[in-house]
Amino acid sequence: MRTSIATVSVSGTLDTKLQAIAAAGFDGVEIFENDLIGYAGSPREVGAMIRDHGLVCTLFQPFRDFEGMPGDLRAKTFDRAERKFDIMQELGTDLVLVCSNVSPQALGDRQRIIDDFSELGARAVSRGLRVGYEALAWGRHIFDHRDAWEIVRSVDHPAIGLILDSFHSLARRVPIDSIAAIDPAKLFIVQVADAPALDMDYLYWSRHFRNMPGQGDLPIADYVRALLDIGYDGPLSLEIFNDRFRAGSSSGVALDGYRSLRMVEDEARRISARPAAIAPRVKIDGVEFIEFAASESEAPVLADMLSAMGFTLVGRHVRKAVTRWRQGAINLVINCETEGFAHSHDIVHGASVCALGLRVTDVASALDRAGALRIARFEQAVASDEMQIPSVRGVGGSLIYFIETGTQDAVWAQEFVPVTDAAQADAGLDRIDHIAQAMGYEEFLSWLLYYFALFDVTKTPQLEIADPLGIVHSQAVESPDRGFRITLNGSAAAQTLSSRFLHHYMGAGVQHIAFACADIFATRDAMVARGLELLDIPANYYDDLAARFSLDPALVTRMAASGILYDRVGDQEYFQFYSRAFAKRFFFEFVERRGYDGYGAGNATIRLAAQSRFRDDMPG
Ligand SMILES: O=C(O)c1ccc(O)c(O)c1
Ligand SMILES: [Mg+2]
Repeated sequence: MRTSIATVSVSGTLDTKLQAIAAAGFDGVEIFENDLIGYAGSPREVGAMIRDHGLVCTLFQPFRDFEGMPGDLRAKTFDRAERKFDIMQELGTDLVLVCSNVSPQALGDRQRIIDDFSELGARAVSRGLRVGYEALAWGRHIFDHRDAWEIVRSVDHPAIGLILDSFHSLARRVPIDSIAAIDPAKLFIVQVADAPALDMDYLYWSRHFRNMPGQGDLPIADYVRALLDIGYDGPLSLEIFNDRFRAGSSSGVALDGYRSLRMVEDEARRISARPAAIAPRVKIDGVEFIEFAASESEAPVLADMLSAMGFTLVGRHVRKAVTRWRQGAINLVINCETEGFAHSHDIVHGASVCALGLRVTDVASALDRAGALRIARFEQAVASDEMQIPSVRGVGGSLIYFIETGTQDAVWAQEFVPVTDAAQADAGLDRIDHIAQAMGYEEFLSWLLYYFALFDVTKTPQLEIADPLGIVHSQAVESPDRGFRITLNGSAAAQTLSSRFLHHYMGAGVQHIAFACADIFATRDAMVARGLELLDIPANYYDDLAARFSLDPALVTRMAASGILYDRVGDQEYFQFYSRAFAKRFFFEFVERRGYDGYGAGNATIRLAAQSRFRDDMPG
């Protein structure tokens, strides 16, 4: 399907918007009237600029409060329409959007509305123009696309058609199957927008919280499926009003928009058993390794911390200053090279996670999908006998490596010389449970889309977690078997842990890694015995815990003595404890799941309060 986007969806002035939209790969652009009015160039110049960028102007919008105006307001409304038609001709577009009237003066009389559109159709056709009618969810009389379609059908004029907007339809829960009744020849354009499920006034919800398909909770793919089913072949045009996007990067938001359209069209084709548009979502079989970049001075400190956590040095890279640490099914890599990607990462951030290695079923297909979604590949020079493990860019410029499932042992064997001495007893860690990333509030939805569009994952609902100094938004993406779980964390408040991380770390990245074990008390004791420093949890927490869950007092006492946190849903239990942070940059979490599928969100507030004691400007 052809792609289009409304100028209101991205930040900047009209010229920078057009540039970002063209660079992202869109075929067309809707000119939002305010962007034109505020621009210091004539509509003719804007039209030329659009075409110079290789774009088509798909729509001029909106024309408000048109139909059903009483008395002499009616004549004025038609005069206004003629002025819009002048602008359209200068811009070089033949389509204008009339959104349903919200004026308290508007008459709801059907025949009047039909007559108004018949006259507008006659005026438009004489100038070679077309008019599309959109039902706003908060329209005074017309707020359901089925009613707008009935009016368009009754007007029965070649210059009068319908415009659908997924937000208005889906916010009001208008059944998607109602699209089947629409004649595709009279569906002039379709606008798409997703949104989080919020119980909110339609207008406020629409103007501030819309987001890209895949970032919200509306069934956009099924909506697009219904469009394919009626044979609609016009553009899919994003129209996103979102406070964060207005504050974000125009090129980043435009690229996300393009990505979201590619993803949603593909998904719609799959659910309707049509040939796929792009390679399928990447199935993740697990996290094969996590790689840390570290300088020569920080690497031994990190190695000591891993040792205290029960990891053993099991391999050294055949020629590089890279070591492999192992425990259970977990592989950690410390990269101390003094050139190349990891080194650059270390220079910017200090010792921290620079890459994730994921086992996937089909690497070629994964790279195809990443390419179709315009996710950047990464390659660096390797020696002639060294493997080039394919990778793409991820959060904060980090990398995601793809390793074909089944080849991982061969990769380790080829790249690493085993270290066999000095194996210590482990601390009972089995596997990576989840990886938490911190990111700017404005980029949160971008990374959510990145994971959701590229991988076979589902999203959990977004949570708001109270840090002592502000709210942190948190949401997880999870593979079906939970072998891959990432939590995304972003905060608009400057002093939350999440925001301090960004500032201190110079960008987005891995803030903590959680490892799973089968006996949390044994694991905790083993780590403490080896000198791992843990985060202290206040006694008040345990008093409250005992009251909330009516737990065995002996268990509560034991948890309190160990700094272990607890959560329960039904009879599913979760135990967790935390390390102190490494160089205030990242920390580790250790969890035992007894059937529990969440992240102990209620405990995050306690953890953030405990960690805030170690803020730079706080004593201790
Ligand atoms: O919020 C609005 O007014 C508005 C205007 C034009 C549209 O296409 C729309 O969906 C909403
Ligand atoms: Mg709209």
